[in-house]
Amino acid sequence: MSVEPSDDEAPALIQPEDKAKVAMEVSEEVPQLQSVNDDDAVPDLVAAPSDKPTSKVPITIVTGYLGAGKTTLLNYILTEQHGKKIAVILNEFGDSIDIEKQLTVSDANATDARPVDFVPLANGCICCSVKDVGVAAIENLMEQSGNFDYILLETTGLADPGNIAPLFWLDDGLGSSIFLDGIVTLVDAKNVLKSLDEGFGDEQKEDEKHDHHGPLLTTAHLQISHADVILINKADLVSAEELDKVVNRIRSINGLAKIETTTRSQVSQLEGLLLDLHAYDAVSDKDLQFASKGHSHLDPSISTTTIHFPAISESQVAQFDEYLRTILWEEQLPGSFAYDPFEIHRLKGRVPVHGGKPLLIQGVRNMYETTEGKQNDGDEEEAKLVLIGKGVGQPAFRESLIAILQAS
Ligand SMILES: Nc1nc2c(ncn2[C@@H]2O[C@H](COP(=O)(O)OP(=O)(O)OP(=O)(O)O)[C@@H](O)[C@H]2O)c(=O)[nH]1
Repeated sequence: MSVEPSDDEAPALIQPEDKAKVAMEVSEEVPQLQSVNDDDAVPDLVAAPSDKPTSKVPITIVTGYLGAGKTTLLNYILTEQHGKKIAVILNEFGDSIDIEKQLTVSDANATDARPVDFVPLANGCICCSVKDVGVAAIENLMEQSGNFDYILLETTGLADPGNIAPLFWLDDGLGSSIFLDGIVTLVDAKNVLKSLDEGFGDEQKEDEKHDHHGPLLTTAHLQISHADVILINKADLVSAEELDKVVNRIRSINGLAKIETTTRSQVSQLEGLLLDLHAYDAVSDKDLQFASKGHSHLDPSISTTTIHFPAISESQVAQFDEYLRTILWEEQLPGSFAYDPFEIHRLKGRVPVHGGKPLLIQGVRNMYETTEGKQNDGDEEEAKLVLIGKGVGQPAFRESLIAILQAS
């Protein structure tokens, strides 16, 4: 959606009607995070589940390139009867309110009548527009408007979700009442391949197609690589073969995300696909299985790779954590291995520890968190670390990991 943001005026979005009064206690566990900024102290290696705060409101970030169908999706969610009281926050810029008029329940008179930030919607949801996407700004708005079960944040078409996600993920330490539930990216089936190829199109000069880190990343790459769910929308505008090609290319970039093809953003389900994804909760083996199946060579700049290695011992946990810190915080591989520069956007892992509980790892850019999973009955033998990013397919990633583990 595009609307000129205004400090004292609500966007003319939607006709307020009878508000449903739905209250749902959200009880969620958000683990302690480790950040590159915490240089003073090396944080605890593993967050104890019992330390986790509860009663936080989940936030789903909805992203997608210009015209991919974000407004259409939000419109769909807001008019469905899902029994949740959702606050929709538009992080907008731009000079056109035209797109807002596409909202099926819009009311052109609402702006004049109500100089407030939020516009109440028919099914108990509210809508507002903010320039500042910071956690404080959102919490402030939430305080003004009462309690909500859920927040949907629609970013601008040009946003890099990798910059926004850590605001909500890292915010645990700031006493936030919000937690990141997932990132949903919409892509336009008709145009996405062109968007992905913009960084290295035929019309560009050779030196414009690369920086010193290799092929350029486009906004489309960033939005796909950070996604937990990818909706390939406008399926009606392409043939079955074209759609297959799009799915394969996207799967090769992000082997972890759930992918669904849609027309007019009509998703098969809201729960588990858009709402209550729990994408930053515990990592299950099933979550990682997908990643091993992609054709990771299809995109020249970003890929998903899975490092398989043997379960570790208790005494190797510290080395494993050092490996994570080195690749994520220093953007280097430990040891003396030859490799090209790399950039990690997303990381998930499950590492069984002999005689202990498996380590579950989640990472976004240079932030990561490690929690303990439930101990399996048998002794699990294989560990998996899935990386999404630029240059992550280099064999040195595994070699370096094995070397650091063996040194302990
Ligand atoms: N043919 C077709 N058109 C669609 C589909 N989904 C959305 N549209 C149309 O595509 C246009 C853009 O959709 P929006 O939902 O406004 O896209 P957006 O991502 O919010 O756009 P921005 O706010 O500009 O970034 C609108 O005219 C929609 O009606 C679809 O599945 N098929």
